Amino acid sequence: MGGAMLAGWLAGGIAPESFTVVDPYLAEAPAGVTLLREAPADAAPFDVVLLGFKPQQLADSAAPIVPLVSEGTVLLSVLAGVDLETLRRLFPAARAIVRVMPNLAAAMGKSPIGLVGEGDAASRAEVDGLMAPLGQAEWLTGEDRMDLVTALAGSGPAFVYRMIDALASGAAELGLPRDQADRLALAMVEGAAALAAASPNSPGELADRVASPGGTTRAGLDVLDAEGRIAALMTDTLRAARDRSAEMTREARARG
Ligand SMILES: NC(=O)C1=CN([C@@H]2O[C@H](COP(=O)(O)OP(=O)(O)OC[C@H]3O[C@@H](n4cnc5c(N)ncnc54)[C@H](OP(=O)(O)O)[C@@H]3O)[C@@H](O)[C@H]2O)C=CC1
Ligand SMILES: O=C(O)[C@@H]1CCC=N1
Repeated sequence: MGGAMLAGWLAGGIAPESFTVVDPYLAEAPAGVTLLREAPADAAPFDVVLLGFKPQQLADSAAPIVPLVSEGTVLLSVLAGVDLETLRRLFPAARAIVRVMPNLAAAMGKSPIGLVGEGDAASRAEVDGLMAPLGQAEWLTGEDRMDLVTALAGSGPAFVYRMIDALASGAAELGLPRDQADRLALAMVEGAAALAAASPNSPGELADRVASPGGTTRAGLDVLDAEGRIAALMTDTLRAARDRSAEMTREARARG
């Protein structure tokens, strides 16, 4: 995820020389970006620090980063299920701490981004500026919404990929060559999403506009909608992801 954000920032025109990546294993960083195997022991604090490792690595990985976070530092965290209280306990000096929930489309400047955090208006404006090249950022009204936004904005692409795959699998099952089904399903979803993004109509309205009375689409929609199937499936999917995020938050707190 950190690599996707870096790609988005570089594509947005931020100078590669302004980034330092700390990663013990990464083979190569983009040209101009400093790559370190471990956090520098003697470096001055950074203006912005982004935590991008796995939540389970927090306890081990935080210690060497602490000296790089001072009263002038904005700390950003994409770690799912690690709350502000836990981050503040680990990084007491930070000027502001903001949880950021993007997805991999940040690399293309197309990510939805949930934001929640502490900090003054200037810090928030700074974070808004940093997020601008990555996609559409929205501040949440409370941290209690972050678990659900993690499910929707963070995990969401996987759910959509599963649906694209299921559409192609279904078409293959019904007789199309699989490679052709894959191409058509992907092109269809790409066009449908672009159209919906540009349309004044909601996706719900657009679905009805595609459906000619008595036609093929209505026949298909009737299957999706029977007994609220698609709505229940999506709600259950998001609930499971949201609840796992809440569980991870409890686990992270317990680890300290
Ligand atoms: N994947 C996604 O779509 C999203 C992920 N997130 C969050 O992003 C974070 C990373 O997830 P994801 O990108 O999937 O995981 P990855 O394993 O792909 O990325 C983790 C990165 O951290 C590096 N790393 C491992 N150990 C350390 C360490 N001790 N110090 C510094 N860096 C280290 C890894 O190196 P290496 O790869 O070389 O092992 C890797 O580059 C998680 O906290 C997740 O919750 C949030 C939103 C969406
Ligand atoms: O699966 C995960 O836990 C991370 C958070 C959101 C997307 N990937």
